[in-house]
Amino acid sequence: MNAKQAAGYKAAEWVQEGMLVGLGTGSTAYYVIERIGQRVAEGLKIRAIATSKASEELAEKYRIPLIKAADVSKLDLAIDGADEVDPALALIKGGGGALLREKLVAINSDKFIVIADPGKLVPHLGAFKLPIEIVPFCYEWTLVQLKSRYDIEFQMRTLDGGLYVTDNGNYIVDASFGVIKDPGALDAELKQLTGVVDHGLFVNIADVVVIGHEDGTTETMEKP
Ligand SMILES: O=C[C@H](O)[C@H](O)[C@H](O)COP(=O)(O)O
Repeated sequence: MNAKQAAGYKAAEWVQEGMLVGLGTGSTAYYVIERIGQRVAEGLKIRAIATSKASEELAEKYRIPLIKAADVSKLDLAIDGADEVDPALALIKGGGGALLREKLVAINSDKFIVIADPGKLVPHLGAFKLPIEIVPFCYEWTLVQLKSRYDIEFQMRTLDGGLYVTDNGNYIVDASFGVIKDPGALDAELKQLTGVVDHGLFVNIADVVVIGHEDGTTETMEKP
């Protein structure tokens, strides 16, 4: 058992019979999907929405029944990883590019559980580059807008020699804020910029954080 698996397996215990569950994305969320899949194979009946094409494929592999948003009005529970977690349970997410679907699923769930290893815990968000999802149309102008507002480095995310494209057909700019003193204020500011679809700051969204350790133990942080 490694730390990510410990966190993922522990969080999977929150999943109860009949629940509608949001499945996160990434190397930690992998384990929660794996464990839920094992429980489904043992007879657990749930339905789920995945936050990325990769997680959808994984859920299908484990025969976890998937539904569309149109089928339900909200979810009971979403479980997902994070790139950084601060003491107030504000997060940076989107290292894997899935931030928009992840945020949509998290805010439409009664409970949002974050799973992480201890390396994700930080006193202040911002050492991890903040992913900002922007529309491809005139994205160069959006980049200029961002650069004119914040005197920091912005990097268009790339993949295989081209610009990285999200599951939603958008681009990602990674922003080197260093220390984000007021995540709530930055969250609101970025959302106001035309061209920005969303960003990886999750403020006041997480209810619980499950931290896994290499020895297989876990600890839980609740929203203060
Ligand atoms: O876009 C990706 C997600 O926000 C991930 O949950 C996040 O990057 C953490 O991924 P991992 O568990 O692989 O570190």
